[in-house]
Amino acid sequence: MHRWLDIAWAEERVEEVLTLLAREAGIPTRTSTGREGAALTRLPAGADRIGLAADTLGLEAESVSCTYSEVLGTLRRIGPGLIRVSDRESPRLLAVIRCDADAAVILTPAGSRVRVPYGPLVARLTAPLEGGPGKRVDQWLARMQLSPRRAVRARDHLLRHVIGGRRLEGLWILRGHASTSFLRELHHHGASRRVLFFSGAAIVQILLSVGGWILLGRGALDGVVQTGWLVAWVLVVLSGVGAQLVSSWSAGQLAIDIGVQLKRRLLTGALCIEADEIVHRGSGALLATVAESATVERSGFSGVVGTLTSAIQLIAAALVLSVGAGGRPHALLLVAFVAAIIAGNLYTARRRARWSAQRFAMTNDFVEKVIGNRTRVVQQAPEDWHIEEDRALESYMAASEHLDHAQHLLARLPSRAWFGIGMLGILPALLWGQDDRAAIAISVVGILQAQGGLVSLSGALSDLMAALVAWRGISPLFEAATLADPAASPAAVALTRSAPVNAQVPILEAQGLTFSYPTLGNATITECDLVLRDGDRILLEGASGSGKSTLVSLLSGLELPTSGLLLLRGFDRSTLGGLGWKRSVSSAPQFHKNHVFANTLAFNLLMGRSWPPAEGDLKKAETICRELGLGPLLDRMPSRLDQVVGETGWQLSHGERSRIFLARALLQDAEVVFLDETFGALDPLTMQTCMDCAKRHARTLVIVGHH
Ligand SMILES: Nc1ncnc2c1ncn2[C@@H]1O[C@H](COP(=O)(O)OP(=O)(O)OP(=O)(O)O)[C@@H](O)[C@H]1O
Repeated sequence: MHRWLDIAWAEERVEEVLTLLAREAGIPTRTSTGREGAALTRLPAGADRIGLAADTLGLEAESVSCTYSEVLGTLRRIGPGLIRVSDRESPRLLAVIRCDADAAVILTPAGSRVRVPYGPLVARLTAPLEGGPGKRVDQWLARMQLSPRRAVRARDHLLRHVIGGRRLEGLWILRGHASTSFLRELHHHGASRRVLFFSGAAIVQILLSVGGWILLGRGALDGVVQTGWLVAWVLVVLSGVGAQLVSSWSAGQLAIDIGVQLKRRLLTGALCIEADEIVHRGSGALLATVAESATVERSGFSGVVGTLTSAIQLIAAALVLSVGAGGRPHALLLVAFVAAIIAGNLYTARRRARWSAQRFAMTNDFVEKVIGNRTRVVQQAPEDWHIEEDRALESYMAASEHLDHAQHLLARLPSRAWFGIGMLGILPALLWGQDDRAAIAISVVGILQAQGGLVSLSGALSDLMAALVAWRGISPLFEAATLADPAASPAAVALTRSAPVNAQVPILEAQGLTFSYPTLGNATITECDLVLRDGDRILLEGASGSGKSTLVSLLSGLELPTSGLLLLRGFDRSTLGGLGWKRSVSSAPQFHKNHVFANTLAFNLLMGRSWPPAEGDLKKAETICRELGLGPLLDRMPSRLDQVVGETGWQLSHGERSRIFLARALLQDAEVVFLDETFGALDPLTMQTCMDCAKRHARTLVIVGHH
């Protein structure tokens, strides 16, 4: 048995471990500067050292947690990744290269690889969770005098029952950053291997199918059916079934891999879209985009796989035809049919694009109307509610019918026409040619193969075109992922997070800050100079529309200044990275720009912190809620912090919502907190309570109010 301390890495060496693991897994990294590396060793306790080290290297270390019952399943999907094995005093990390069926392969600090079976690894990780119940179960089992095997099973079952819900933290899955090349990421996940596997199996399947037809055809044309030939034919057909199973299985695996990577990329892209752009495009259009992503995933994959398979099938058929009775002209005829099918699909793709655009517009319109339904009910006569919708629907139905008709023709006509015309191609050989039955048999096999190929090509191309049209809709989301900002400098983040409280040192400093909205002619903020120091309590007042919220957006890192200098503890935004900046500055945007998500109250309060939440975070959330006067609300909610709130959940009043927004901002543990007209909906007494709470919990506080 290995000694854990010998095979685990000191946490200070996290950057080295991540680099080696990434190299083992073939994930590209960027080189960090010496300053960044040194800063990682100086991070304050509690800092997300692993996340920051991963950021530095351009990697993503996803922190995962699981319940006691899920430990084994979670471990199996860690590789490459990290597991924290020691207690908090001397944290150590196991560097997992990969997880095999029975053991995890670990990279040791000595550079060797060792296999650690899951049994001891799970026992080591779950030991801190077992505590008292674990000891009691052990004592009870000792009295039962069971055989060792049964005792292990009984222990496992009992503990799952008693402490199955306790959570284990300290596991990380390592992967390339979402902004890295999509194809490279797919290759890293073994997609190229699966493509080769799938294509190989498809080729074997087609060869076996051609072989089977030739065996059968020869026998039939010779008029002699020998048992040997029949047995050979049965064997060939059975092998073909095997090859088809292998090719379908690898295609299925490939579909899962691509789907996972695509969703991950789109999700990253969705989170990278600027808030203003979402407003500009409309939430309905974004909803339509999300719906369109399902078409890309479903049709894109079947389209590519189908096109590949039918291409292989058609090439094989063309080769067979060229050696058959019709010769090369017969093969050329097939090429002409393929060209006609491609042209037909390109033509329908244009119709599909128009049809798709109509659906996008309708979804956008529909969502806007759902959002504004209350206004419509009050302001519009009932008979006018659906006039425009009916018109749009009628036009959409007409476009759908045209598209369906074109697709139906494309799917049926070419393959049927091919069969007729293809058979005519061997007519001369049958009527006047030499009596070469084998050549005729080969041609018949080729015609049947080609017909199958043309049917699947029509279907596959139709899927492919559907996916391409849908792709045009979702590509902005896909591309937005490249804007993900992995480059927070840990040196800077470490310094901003660990700086001692010093009223002389500016936290935020702006010089000549200027900002213009692209849609407005004049600058909203012009040549603004500002210094915020530790412990400042500032009230920012101004007339409506004077630019207070815009200034807060700039200072809290939501907008980038058009010109001027903005520093957080001496670092600019590009050094700290967007995430690094937001770790230090939190804000509660104005009520109409803030949101209660349809999720639990805990989720709404602890957004921006690690999730699922740690026990301490939940306690702090409850304390702040009670300090803000939300205690009675919490007590009324049957599930307390786990109560689902939002549009479809527990309904909150205006004042309760604004206090949740305030609690959310205070719970970010940021150095500076901006509150933008947060107290507007509160009565004077509650407002005083909330103000006192904000002053207690925010190191530096800026409150925006009206004159
Ligand atoms: N996303 C945006 N795109 C374009 N213009 C904007 C945007 N947000 C605000 N503006 C414009 O910028 C100006 C300043 O707006 P801002 O919301 O910063 O003012 P404010 O002082 O916070 O106003 P109020 O006190 O009424 O909330 C306004 O004229 C507004 O129309």
